[in-house]
Amino acid sequence: MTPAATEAATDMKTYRLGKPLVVAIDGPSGSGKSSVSRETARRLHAAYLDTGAMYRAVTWYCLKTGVAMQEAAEVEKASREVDLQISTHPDHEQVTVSGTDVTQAIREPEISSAVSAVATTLGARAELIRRQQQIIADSGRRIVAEGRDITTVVAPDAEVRILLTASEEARLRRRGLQLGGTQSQQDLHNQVIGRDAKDSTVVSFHEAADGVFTIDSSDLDFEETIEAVLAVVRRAAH
Ligand SMILES: Nc1ncnc2c1ncn2[C@@H]1O[C@H](COP(=O)(O)OP(=O)(O)O)[C@@H](O)[C@H]1O
Ligand SMILES: Nc1ccn([C@H]2C[C@H](O)[C@@H](COP(=O)(O)OP(=O)(O)O)O2)c(=O)n1
Repeated sequence: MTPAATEAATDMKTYRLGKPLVVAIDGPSGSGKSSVSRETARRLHAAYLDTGAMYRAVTWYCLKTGVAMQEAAEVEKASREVDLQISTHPDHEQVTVSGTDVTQAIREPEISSAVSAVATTLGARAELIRRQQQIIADSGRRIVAEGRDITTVVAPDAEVRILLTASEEARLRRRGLQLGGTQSQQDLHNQVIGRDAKDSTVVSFHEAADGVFTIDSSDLDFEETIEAVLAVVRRAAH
């Protein structure tokens, strides 16, 4: 950790512990939300919520139980009945559905291709937003939560609100590397740019809402991005 990042983390530990600190981070696919939010949570001694994993878990459940994904009422019903648990410890990534560990399964391309059907079903969104708000409350409001609508809908009252962006080229490159170079350019494009296009019909995550701080990570490495986030947190804490 660089001296600046250490300083920010120490600030947070010493005089902000016990006070509410919700850090809301939104952004498009591949911008670095999950990895940056998880590491930020570690450094702030905060919980971490990956809301995208919840949309993925509902998708897994729909595919597993044969829900007709084009039927909004069925998808909404599934989102209400699913027994979904998600770890909020930044060092323990675990998602279960009815006790089955789906942590890896929800990252499969089959889920990435189908997840927009859940994300664009407004009734399912309402149910997942309700659950996310409960998880944030249960954390004692010391949490880094990331997704597409956290700064605007799930936690518009968060102490820190950030839109994490990156150029299309950077996002495609990062996702390609993350998937080990196994995907064709066309598949990558569909998974990153195509999915964002579908999702942005119901939620806006390309432009920062009023009061939301934009961090463009296109030319920042991972550590520099964490430092940029911690700098915003530190400013908000003073
Ligand atoms: N600033 C950055 N510079 C380089 N690589 C990054 C940066 N931020 C994230 N990454 C990498 O990009 C990939 C995608 O990040 P991820 O957190 O999964 O994005 P998102 O959750 O927004 O889809 C990961 O392999 C991550 O380590
Ligand atoms: N708060 C959220 C979080 C995710 N979603 C949607 C958008 C995505 O298509 C899926 C999966 O999100 P996820 O963050 O895992 O997506 P990435 O693969 O990291 O780009 O869920 C959403 O609509 N609202």
